[in-house]
Amino acid sequence: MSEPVQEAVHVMEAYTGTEKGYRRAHPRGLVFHATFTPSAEARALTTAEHFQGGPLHTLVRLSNASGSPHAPDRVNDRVGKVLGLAVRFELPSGGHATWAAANIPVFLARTPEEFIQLTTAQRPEGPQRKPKLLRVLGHLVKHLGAIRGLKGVFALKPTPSFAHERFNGIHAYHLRDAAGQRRTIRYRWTPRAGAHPLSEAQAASMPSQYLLDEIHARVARERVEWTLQFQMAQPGDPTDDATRAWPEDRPLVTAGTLVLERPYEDQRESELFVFDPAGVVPGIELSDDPILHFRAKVYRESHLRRSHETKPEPKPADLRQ
Ligand code: HEM
Repeated sequence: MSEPVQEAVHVMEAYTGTEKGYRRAHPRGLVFHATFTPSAEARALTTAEHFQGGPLHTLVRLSNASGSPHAPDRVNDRVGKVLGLAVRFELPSGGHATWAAANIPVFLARTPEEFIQLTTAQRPEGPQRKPKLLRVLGHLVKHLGAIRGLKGVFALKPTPSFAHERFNGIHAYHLRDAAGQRRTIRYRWTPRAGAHPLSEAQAASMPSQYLLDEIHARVARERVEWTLQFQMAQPGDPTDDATRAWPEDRPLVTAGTLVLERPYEDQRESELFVFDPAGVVPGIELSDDPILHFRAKVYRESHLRRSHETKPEPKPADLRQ
């Protein structure tokens, strides 16, 4: 088998409809200037620079996870799409810290190998360009984590807006406080506007792609905000398995607020940013989750490839000021 990083990007390119010059996942998105304000509770838990002071300039990219930039914003009128919220905290000392979260509760593979196998099993075939059901089922019976992950994906409802979605970091991270004490968390961005899924009839009335236009218009008209919450682990909660949620009774600490301010001036330039989920700074440490470590390498490879390719001229919807 070739190096898993190359192989993962290869199967994504081959089977998920990716296009030259675009991200190999989450290709359609919009970047905003935003403000992150950490809470006092978060400052007590971590020495990380972006949790120490007042409001911090942050960049946020909202995206549709589908491999193709032309994919619709819902699977059908009853099922929504996997969406992403990625952040880049601009650190006062220079440089930045990055995270990337999605609106699914758990991931669908525990290891890089499982991800490659599942993506390969889902490859579209035949005149209808559909995956072979038996092949996917064959993978699922051997990988219960994939069943948990897919359940979360199919439970997604079409949404009227990114502003109504909760985005989960999914992986475990360790926070280090000033006394050197370590606590394990998972983070989530909870929408201030709450969840408001579209009814089937409402979804049917929406165009195929609408979410980027909607959030662009909403930010011009009202405050769009998420609360950052840390879910605190208890002994025994898995840190190396992104397919397993922690029990919902774990305490949630309010760690800050994120407010979208305005679209980034140059969306073409922002297309070159990488939002690495492992882009942490001292005060935050990576857990032993193999998918977290793998993502860092895959995102670099995707960036390397897309930044050396010519992207087709963007449509107006892809390139707003
Ligand atoms: C084996 C696991 C995974 C692989 C191979 C993978 C692969 C990728 C790739 C290739 C990109 C494009 C990177 C770029 O060109 O900059 C991407 C973007 C993204 N992924 Fe993943 N991903 C994985 C797991 C996850 C998980 C678990 C989450 C959610 C917690 C997630 C959320 C995102 C988001 C939000 C983006 C868009 C980042 C941006 O806006 O630039 N991914 N992923």
